[in-house]
Amino acid sequence: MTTPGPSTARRKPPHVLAHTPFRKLWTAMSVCSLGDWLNIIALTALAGNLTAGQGYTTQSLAIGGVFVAKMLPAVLLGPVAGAFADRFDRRLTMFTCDLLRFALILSIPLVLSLTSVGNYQWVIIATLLVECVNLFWVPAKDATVPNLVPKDRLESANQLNLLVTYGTAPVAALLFAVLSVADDALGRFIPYFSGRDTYLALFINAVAYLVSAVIVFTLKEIRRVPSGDIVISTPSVLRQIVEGWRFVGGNRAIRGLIIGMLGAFAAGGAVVGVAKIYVGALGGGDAAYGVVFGAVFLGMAGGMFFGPRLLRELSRPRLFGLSIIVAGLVLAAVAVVHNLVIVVMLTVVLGACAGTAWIIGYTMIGLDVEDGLRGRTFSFLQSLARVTLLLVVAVAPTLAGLFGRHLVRVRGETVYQFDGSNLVLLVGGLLATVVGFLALRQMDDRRGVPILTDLLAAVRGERFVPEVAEQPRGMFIAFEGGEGSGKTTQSRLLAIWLRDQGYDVVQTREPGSTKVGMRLRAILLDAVHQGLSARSEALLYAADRAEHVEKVIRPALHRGSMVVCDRYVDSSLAYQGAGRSLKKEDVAKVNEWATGGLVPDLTVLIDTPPSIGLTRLGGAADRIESEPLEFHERVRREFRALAAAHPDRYLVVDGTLDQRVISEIVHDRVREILPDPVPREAEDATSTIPVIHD
Ligand SMILES: Nc1ncnc2c1ncn2[C@@H]1O[C@H](COP(=O)(O)OP(=O)(O)OP(=O)(O)O)[C@@H](O)[C@H]1O
Ligand SMILES: Cc1cn([C@H]2C[C@H](O)[C@@H](COP(=O)(O)O)O2)c(=O)[nH]c1=O
Repeated sequence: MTTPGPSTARRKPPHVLAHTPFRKLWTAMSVCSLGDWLNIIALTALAGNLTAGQGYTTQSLAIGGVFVAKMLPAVLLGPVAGAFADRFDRRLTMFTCDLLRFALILSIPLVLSLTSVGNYQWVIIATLLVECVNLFWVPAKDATVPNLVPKDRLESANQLNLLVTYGTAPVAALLFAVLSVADDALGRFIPYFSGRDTYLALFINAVAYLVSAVIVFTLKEIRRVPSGDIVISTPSVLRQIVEGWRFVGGNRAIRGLIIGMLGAFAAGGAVVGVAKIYVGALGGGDAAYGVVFGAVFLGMAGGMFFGPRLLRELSRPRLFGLSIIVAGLVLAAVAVVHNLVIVVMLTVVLGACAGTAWIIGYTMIGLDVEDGLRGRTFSFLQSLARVTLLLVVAVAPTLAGLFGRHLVRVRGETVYQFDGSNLVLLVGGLLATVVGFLALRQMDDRRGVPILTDLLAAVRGERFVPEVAEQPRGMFIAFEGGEGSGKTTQSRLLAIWLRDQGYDVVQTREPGSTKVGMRLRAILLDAVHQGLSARSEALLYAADRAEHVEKVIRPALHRGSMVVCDRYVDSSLAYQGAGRSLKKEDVAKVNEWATGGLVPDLTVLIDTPPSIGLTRLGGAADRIESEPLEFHERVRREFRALAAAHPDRYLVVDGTLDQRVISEIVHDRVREILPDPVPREAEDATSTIPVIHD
């Protein structure tokens, strides 16, 4: 039989930015986003400058006021604006909003230079109005994106949107720092700018909105919502939180994730909230404020990108918890160090830890939470994050202001200064550390393995596996998944492919691949044994596995063979742990003992919804197949959670795809870990050689 070679003529779809209307909208979004960040930094700096002579407390409260004005409209009016975006002409909405934002921002420096009283009040009023306008612009833009890109490019479009939403923050911070210096220089030539720090930044902020207005005006492709569309009202932020907690709160692992992510978010928020007064106390001006602000976001971007790539061998929940703990400790260090350069460096580290925790948490939720609940979990998280941020940025400077400034004197000489911003950062740091420990305790998937041993092994690029007697030479690949997911089909196809490539392959399965195992399989799966206790069931599967590892798998690995196994330890964790509700740690311990700690080099999870997998099976249902759907749903969730915890050792494939597509995805991943793989191109050329497949 001949293996038809994989199609080499697969065309890559064009990049999402190749779609002109989307590229235009994305440019408008980038400019606006830059303007938004510039706006936050400039207005908080301006509030601080306007109240500079009125004491530490007043200055802190004034900065807190700007943050509150920026956050409050979103919390109170968000859902109303969302509904508006679905009813009205989106292009007109965005265009009008851009013009209004331009006029409002421009009004701030103009009003300030024309009048001398009520300046701060106008800053707050204009900020509130700009934020109200933003509430209409953002949903109109979000609703427009899916109309401008093909469906299969929507994910890339959303990633690009996310990139400019947060990626422009460090750019804006840097720009602000440069503009603050330019403002001073400009003042020497144009008297208007003299002593008017931050005005230049506000003018540029206003122009950014004007540029966006022009781009949006030319974007004729932005559609109105079709008149027959049903408008679904968005629930309020508080309602989303209350409802979200109902299903998220019951899941220990997700609870740990959410607590940790909010801790990381709050740590970053605390720095942003008090940065202006903190930097001021260290003798820094507006430029230094911009640098500290940018350092948080630069670190975050770095953490999101590099964090998950570092310490690849460390379990994801452990890396998540540790990142938050380190973020907390660094924040506490920022609180007590009085050196601007060191503070900036520590702030980058802080941002990196927060970014790492955030991206790992987000990925784990994406993989852990089942499809039907994922949207609600994300919106719950975002709502809670927004409220947390509002509270932190508003409360942090307020608390700092109330605590005031304290000097430690020895014999009349000031030796240390500890003021409100130091206190807030210290408390925030210690709280984040505690939150990190709590998250780690809730989520730890390697109980019993000392965290330091694990960490040191990961630093060396190894994975710490307890009780391994000798190092096997072959390669061990396990297939996991629910009933009818397609594991047997795929493990068979992989074994054939590996043999084609010249490897010695042992294809095996659990339970029932040894003499004793065959008897155990009969006991375990025969529907007659209905009353079997959950613990006996777990022990019988473990017994089958102990026999299998000792008699089949280890000897094959020592011969240098490729072992392809249909089900392994994860099946016990999912079926007996989650399905039968036994303690996962107990099932893990028994199996670690049974296998001597043998872990597959790669586990391929064929992820198929039970509602589909169960209908694929023919013949009478065995003892486990005949469990109710809810049992199989729990099993699926656990498989996905296990994979999410170690993305480097797992490949998760959608089991509803075509068999051939799945096997190509599996081949691509296996090729990465093979000691001496045949390159894909060479394989395409040789695949016409007749080979025997069974
Ligand atoms: N990707 C797929 N799409 C549609 N049908 C599939 C796919 N993969 C396998 N099947 C079919 O589904 C049935 C079950 O497949 P398979 O035996 O490989 O699943 P399994 O996960 O090993 O099931 P179980 O472990 O419950 O025995 C078979 O008839 C197979 O041909
Ligand atoms: C290894 C293992 C298996 N099971 C269950 C899962 C299935 O229902 C059967 C195995 O049969 P199949 O041919 O793979 O469908 O046993 C389990 O509950 N625990 C385990 O450890």
